[in-house]
Amino acid sequence: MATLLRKAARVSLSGSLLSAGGRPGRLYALSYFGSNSRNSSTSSKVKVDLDNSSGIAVVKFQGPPVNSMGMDFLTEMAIGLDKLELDKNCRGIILTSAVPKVFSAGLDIMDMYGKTLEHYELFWRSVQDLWLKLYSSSKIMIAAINGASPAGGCLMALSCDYRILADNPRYKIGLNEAQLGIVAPFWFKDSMVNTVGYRIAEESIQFGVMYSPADALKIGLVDQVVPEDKVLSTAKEKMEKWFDIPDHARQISKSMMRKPTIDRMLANRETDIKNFVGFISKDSIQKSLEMYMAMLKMKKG
Ligand SMILES: CCCCC/C=C\C/C=C\C=C\CC(=O)SCCNC(=O)CCNC(=O)[C@H](O)C(C)(C)COP(=O)(O)OP(=O)(O)OC[C@H]1O[C@@H](n2cnc3c(N)ncnc32)[C@H](O)[C@@H]1OP(=O)(O)O
Repeated sequence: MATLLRKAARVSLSGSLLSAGGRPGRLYALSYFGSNSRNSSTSSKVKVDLDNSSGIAVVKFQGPPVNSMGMDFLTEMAIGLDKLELDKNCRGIILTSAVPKVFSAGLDIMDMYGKTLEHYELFWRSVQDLWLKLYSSSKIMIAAINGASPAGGCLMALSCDYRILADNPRYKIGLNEAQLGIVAPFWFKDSMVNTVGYRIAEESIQFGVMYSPADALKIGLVDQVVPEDKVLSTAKEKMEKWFDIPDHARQISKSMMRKPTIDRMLANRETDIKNFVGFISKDSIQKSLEMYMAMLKMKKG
């Protein structure tokens, strides 16, 4: 019976939940995925390794020093996710980091500082695009969080179906935007509310709280805390459990849960870009970012 279910589960709905929702999908070349048992692709910031026999793809961030989400990272992630979304051999995706101690430092602050309005617009569209791909993926997404995960790093984890965090008190996670003098946009907030509930999100976002693994587990921001050397293996074990559920049933259930949040973002996408560009280009906000970057550098010296 289990084997039968697994076979049935292999018949997956094509495309992300976005295209399953009736929106036009986009087609991308599948150049690097052949019929070998393992397909790897490495670009400068992201490594994708799909094991065809298990159906698990590991997407590793490899942009030292802190895997910040700049234009290169956003573009490479978008291409990698599009390819995996279209690959029938892939049933689940694990996000993790190849950089010691950091999952992702979130959006690259240098992409939000001292740039043109056109740059801010393009950058924000790319950030939205990545979130849409992650949040609406038809695949099972597990975050194997093996380092610090502030702001955009936390958002990537929140977009997954399951979160495993390494048990190291230095690996804090949260939407800390308020601490930088910026504001978590509504879809960051929605992702947090959908995970931890309204009351906790309200406090968490206003204070920009960064949670220790123990506290993140307590509020449900992560689902499991495990020793650092077990993060990836636990993610793979967990994925096998998710694989027991037939894909079509899981995908439709996922879509049912996430569609209102995705639709809200799509309906407000252009306004959100306008708000971001207007907000980030203000002198006072630019000053806050400058001071924050200086503070990060001072902390080192
Ligand atoms: C009303 C309308 C509202 C509309 C919406 C408006 C606005 C929304 C706007 C934006 C939303 C943004 C979300 C984000 O993601 S903002 C990014 C937030 N990120 C952080 O705060 C993380 C900051 N970094 C850290 O805390 C630490 O670096 C970290 C714990 C990740 C790692 O610590 P470690 O000690 O290992 O490394 P460091 O020495 O601190 O850093 C090394 C190196 O990297 C630089 N750096 C760190 N983070 C970033 C970053 N996010 N972007 C760019 N660069 C970063 C750091 O300055 C060091 O550089 P250098 O000194 O070696 O040159």
